[in-house]
Amino acid sequence: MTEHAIQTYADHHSEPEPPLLRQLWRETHLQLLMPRMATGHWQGRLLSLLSHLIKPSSILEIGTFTGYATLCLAEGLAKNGHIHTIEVNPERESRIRRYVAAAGLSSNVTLHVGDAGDVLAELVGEVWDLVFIDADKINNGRYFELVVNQVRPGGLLIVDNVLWGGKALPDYPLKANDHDTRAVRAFNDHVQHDPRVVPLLLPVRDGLLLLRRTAA
Ligand SMILES: C[S@@+](CC[C@H](N)C(=O)[O-])C[C@H]1O[C@@H](n2cnc3c(N)ncnc32)[C@H](O)[C@@H]1O
Repeated sequence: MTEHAIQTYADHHSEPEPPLLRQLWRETHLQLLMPRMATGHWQGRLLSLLSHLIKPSSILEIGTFTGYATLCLAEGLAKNGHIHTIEVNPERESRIRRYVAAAGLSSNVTLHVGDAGDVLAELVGEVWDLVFIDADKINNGRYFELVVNQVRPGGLLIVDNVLWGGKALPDYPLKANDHDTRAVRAFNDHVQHDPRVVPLLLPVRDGLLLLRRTAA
């Protein structure tokens, strides 16, 4: 059985994709370059489930793209809960705001248009229940360091694309200038030994790393 067939079976035996997300997925594929960056049906349902379990009051997302994961994560928000999401590309702003409004979430979502490093410096007073790191992979370690001490004990950090198309595996032959893959590998290795988090790497889609925040 192929990986594709298994994923299709899993899609068909999971909660159906909500209509607004299906519309966003279709629009993303029709109108944007690299539509595969969007989270998509199955992983979106996983993010929704995790959010429902945590019932977060405060969520941080680094890397919004079209807002697909933003809407999925928002499904589990506590009453009056809030998401801060950061996107560096201003061309994405109007679409994100349109879909956040269509989901009835305008008062629950703050979209920051800017570089994540700059925006995170403005959010140092926040305490996060749930963090989703999904921007420029070369900065996974930097973003982790910037936010990990603001995640409450028992909170969850999720990092996407940690398998990086299989290139994260040590046997994969790397080109000399492949700095992204080196950064992904270094980050994945680092968190194995960081006492502030307990890691679980889910080998689904492009790899989703769950990091439970300890009290350390
Ligand atoms: C993989 S996509 C995010 C997908 C989205 N989280 C989802 O699951 O649907 C990565 C996004 O991060 C944005 N990005 C890249 N570098 C960034 C930076 N330094 N600061 C903020 N956003 C950045 C990109 O423009 C892109 O839209």
